[in-house]
Amino acid sequence: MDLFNTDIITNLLPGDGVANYYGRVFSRSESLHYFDQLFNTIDWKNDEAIMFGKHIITKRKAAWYGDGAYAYTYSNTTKQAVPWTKELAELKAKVEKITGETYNSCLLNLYHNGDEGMAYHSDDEQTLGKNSAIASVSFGAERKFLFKHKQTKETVSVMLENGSLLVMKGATQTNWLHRLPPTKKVTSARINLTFRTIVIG
Ligand SMILES: O=C(O)CCC(=O)C(=O)O
Ligand SMILES: [Fe+2]
Repeated sequence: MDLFNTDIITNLLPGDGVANYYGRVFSRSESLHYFDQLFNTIDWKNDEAIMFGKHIITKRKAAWYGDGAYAYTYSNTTKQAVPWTKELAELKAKVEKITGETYNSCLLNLYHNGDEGMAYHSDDEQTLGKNSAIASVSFGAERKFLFKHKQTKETVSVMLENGSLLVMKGATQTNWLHRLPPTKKVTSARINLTFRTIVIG
């Protein structure tokens, strides 16, 4: 396994958190392989949420995997984690090795095209270990990812490349929001994986 790019990791944020962008840590052929495998083997479901009292079903699909039968609640819906697939276990091991952190769960999102995105939020739920690292891996279409500081409203933008790794840690979720804006420019699919640490009890 080749740990390229480790010498040029940069914190994208000017302060109040750490968002390390490692660039492409998977080769083009590895990325293609994982995209296909995940697309075909993950138990993708349209996400459901309650917003403004309305029951919403998102176009984007999601899935949640983990070490145990963790229950995870966000946007008023609760998900039960299912055991790692072969590819997810491989990806988790690789990401743990590169980042020097451990993770016990993974939220996956499938965006069929640029019409689908994710609104500004921070991943600061109680069930996530405070200031624990979140490792975000992207396969497929390259998409823009934006941070916005909660107080100053400063924004920081990064293109998440096919096969890339972004790690958010420290005070990032406390001080910054992030989103995946919809775009007319992207007509193909993207899969994003966020490896997380859920604390129990
Ligand atoms: O698709 C992405 O890059 C972001 C996903 C995200 O922010 C999340 O799942 O919490
Ligand atoms: Fe997020």
